[in-house]
Amino acid sequence: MYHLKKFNVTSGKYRKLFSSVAKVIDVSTDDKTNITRVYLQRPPVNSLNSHLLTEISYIMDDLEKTKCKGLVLTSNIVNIFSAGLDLTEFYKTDIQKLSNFWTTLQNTWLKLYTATFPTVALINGHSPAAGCLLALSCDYRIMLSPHYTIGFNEAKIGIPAPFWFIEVMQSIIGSRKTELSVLTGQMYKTDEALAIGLIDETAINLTEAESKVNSFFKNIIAFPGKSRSLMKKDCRDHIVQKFLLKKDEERELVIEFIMNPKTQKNIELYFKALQNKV
Ligand SMILES: CC/C=C\C/C=C\CCC/C=C/CC(=O)SCCNC(=O)CCNC(=O)[C@H](O)C(C)(C)COP(=O)(O)OP(=O)(O)OC[C@H]1O[C@@H](n2cnc3c(N)ncnc32)[C@H](O)[C@@H]1OP(=O)(O)O
Repeated sequence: MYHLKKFNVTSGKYRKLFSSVAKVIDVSTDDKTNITRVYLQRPPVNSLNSHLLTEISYIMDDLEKTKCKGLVLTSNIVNIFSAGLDLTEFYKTDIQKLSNFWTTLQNTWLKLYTATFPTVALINGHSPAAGCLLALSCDYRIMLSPHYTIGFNEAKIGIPAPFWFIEVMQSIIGSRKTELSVLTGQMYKTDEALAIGLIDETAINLTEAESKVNSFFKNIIAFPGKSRSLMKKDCRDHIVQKFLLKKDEERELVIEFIMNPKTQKNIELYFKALQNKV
């Protein structure tokens, strides 16, 4: 259950806006700029389960209502931005739970991708699969170097990345690079991600990253009217419209694929490999 609390618990730069019972997210807003920082903090690896996705979804609703001037999406978990979808949502589940989970993912993604305010991903850790999607769905990406990785690794698990994951990546790095990337399940180090355009800037530490985040907002914050958000809509609308058209059909395909015993076996093996890695 998510609660919106507008209280000034901090006397410093940021005021706390939101709190949630499980605290899988921390949110703070700069009083002067009305730019909000959203910190994912679901141990151990910020994997996206129904609860975390629902929290993100509520926050997106609230930020739209409160006329937010900008969102910085980042992580409070050391070395991890997000490990992508929580694979336990796929494993030994039932059709209704899976259907609810997928619908939550679809709706939450749509809110992030179509946010009317500017969004920046400050990628301060590994970002595979849906973690990468979260970052790609923001307007701008700044990633800490050199140790972290980002990309769509779904091929390695034996589950295809959905078409809208692929189309978002295509819109950023182009068709050929996307095809190479998803078919090989490639994870890119920070500098490689920069070289192919998957991210926009790198930073050697958090201080430099924050300074780059501030420069990004400084450049655009004074733009008059709604022209920026109208153009963002135009840039993304072809993906959004296709997504809306195929959303229900896709959910059924996902359920069929995930519930298949062969897929269940692949997920089980992948989990074991994760747990046994040296
Ligand atoms: C029409 C279409 C038809 C069909 C399509 C069907 C389905 C579509 C769905 C496809 C979309 C998928 C998107 C996804 O996001 S899938 C998830 C992919 N994510 C991963 O592969 C990440 C795997 N994790 C890692 O690589 C590492 O954990 C990571 C680099 C993030 C962190 O490494 P670190 O060494 O710091 O931690 P670990 O020891 O590996 O992990 C700690 C514990 O966390 C568990 N873990 C890790 N990732 C996940 C996860 N994604 N879900 C659940 N649990 C996860 C890991 O097992 C460890 O657990 P314990 O051993 O401590 O119990």
